[in-house]
Amino acid sequence: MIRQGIAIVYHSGYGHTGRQAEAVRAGVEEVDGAEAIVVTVDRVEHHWGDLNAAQAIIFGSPTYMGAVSASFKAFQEATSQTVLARGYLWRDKIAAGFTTSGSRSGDKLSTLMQMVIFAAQHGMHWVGLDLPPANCSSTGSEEDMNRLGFWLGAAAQANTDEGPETAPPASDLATARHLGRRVALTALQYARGREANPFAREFAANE
Ligand SMILES: Cc1cc2nc3c(=O)[nH]c(=O)nc-3n(C[C@H](O)[C@H](O)[C@H](O)COP(=O)(O)O)c2cc1C
Repeated sequence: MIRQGIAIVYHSGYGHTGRQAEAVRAGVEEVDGAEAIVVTVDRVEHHWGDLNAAQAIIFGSPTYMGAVSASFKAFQEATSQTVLARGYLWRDKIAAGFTTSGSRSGDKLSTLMQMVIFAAQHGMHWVGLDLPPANCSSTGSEEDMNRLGFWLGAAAQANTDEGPETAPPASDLATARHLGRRVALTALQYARGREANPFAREFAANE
């Protein structure tokens, strides 16, 4: 069986995005043949090899001032030297992302878009969220998965007066779990396609 490493690399200042990262990990681990590797950006210097070896990398950051956090941005900038300059090492990996903020919108879309551009700069393939519209009708509720209505990635909202033991709520964690499972399934599908496709093998041999 092909085993696929799915790396989750994230920053969390106060633990809320960390809860989301754990939910993403749980979703990855639901898929036979997928293994999750969770790395925080402050320890990334010990894990470049794990990220380079992964089939997929899922990025996570809180939304601070309508953008990724400074710590996450420092990680992004470090990849210019450690990944791009060493031979475009993340080209053709699967990518996805998640973010938490205090407000329901909180300008999280900006954070996810920064991650999409970052993935594109690395030649990665972005995977969004395949959940239908939720919490947008008289029968919808805050308990719905994707209650915040994002599709570029998994979004969560954490009340600013609650710690990570109670925020974000279960619906947002279920959304994050769904993303982890989806990325793991996509990575497996991609790996099997590459195995089966002689042109893909030829392409890999020429890299
Ligand atoms: C410096 C700073 C900037 C923030 N900016 C935003 C923001 O732009 N939008 C928002 O909704 N919440 C904002 N927040 C709230 C955080 O997104 C929220 O507390 C989140 O849960 C923090 O995640 P963490 O615990 O993983 O760090 C900000 C918090 C901080 C500390």
